[in-house]
Amino acid sequence: MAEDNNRLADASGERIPTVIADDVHIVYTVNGAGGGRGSATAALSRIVKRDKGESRGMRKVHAVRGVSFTAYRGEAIGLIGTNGSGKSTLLRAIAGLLPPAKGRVYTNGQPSLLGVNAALMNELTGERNVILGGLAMGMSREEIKERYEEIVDFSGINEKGDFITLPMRTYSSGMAARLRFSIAAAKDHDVLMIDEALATGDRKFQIRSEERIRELRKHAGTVFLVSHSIGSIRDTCNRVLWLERGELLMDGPTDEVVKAYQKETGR
Ligand SMILES: Nc1ncnc2c1ncn2[C@@H]1O[C@H](COP(=O)(O)OP(=O)(O)OP(=O)(O)O)[C@@H](O)[C@H]1O
Repeated sequence: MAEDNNRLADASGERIPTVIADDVHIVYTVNGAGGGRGSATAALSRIVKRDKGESRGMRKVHAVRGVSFTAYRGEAIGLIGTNGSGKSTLLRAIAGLLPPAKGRVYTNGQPSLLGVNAALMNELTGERNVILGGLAMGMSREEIKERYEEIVDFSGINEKGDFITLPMRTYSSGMAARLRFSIAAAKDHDVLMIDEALATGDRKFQIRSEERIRELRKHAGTVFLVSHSIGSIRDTCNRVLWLERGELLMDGPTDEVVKAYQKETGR
């Protein structure tokens, strides 16, 4: 199925890989997890474990299990799956934020992760954040100056008044998410990863964002989108990876995978 799908990747016919995931496993180590019961045997076994170098209450969560795929330039890839299936974890691994316990992630170009929690400075105004965000993405001051109006217009922050000159902490969560998306979308990315960002804006903003994702694809980047909104996935992605319990259940053209997912989950 992956082979069929790869044909869709690039209109020019040249398929350039941007991300290769090779048998990726991600394991979280959770400190302070509840141990066993309070019986003497459980306590003894905990002491024995500690002697082996494992501390009390430490547990491992195997969040991504042996995921392999190759992403190409010009693709927009949706990640779907039920809650806790490993979508955000996989995205963070592609971004290089989580080291695989086993396997490798190879990326061609700089991956940028745009999550609803992407860091902007709450005490600073929206205006300052546009500048700092642009600089953090490697844009020059000139480029930022040129794109400034466009970023603010895209975000729609100023539609109801002069909010861009107020501190970010005064924004609603939807407004803040829109500004984050607008800043990130101002640059053409090699690999752009979006985690649920579209779900926070209103419908009008979602449509604008989806349009921008299609444009980013045209500029030869690869976009990954994690979303529970099948509508957004359908409108933006040409390929979908379906994860369940950390495993890649299906990888293929959007229609095919979404159909199977809906059949399975009844959504
Ligand atoms: N920081 C963390 N520490 C420990 N376990 C974690 C951590 N983050 C996620 N997990 C676990 O990893 C598994 C996958 O979580 P992940 O957030 O990747 O799923 P998801 O598919 O993005 O879920 P959702 O759709 O609910 O956002 C879950 O079992 C979760 O409990």
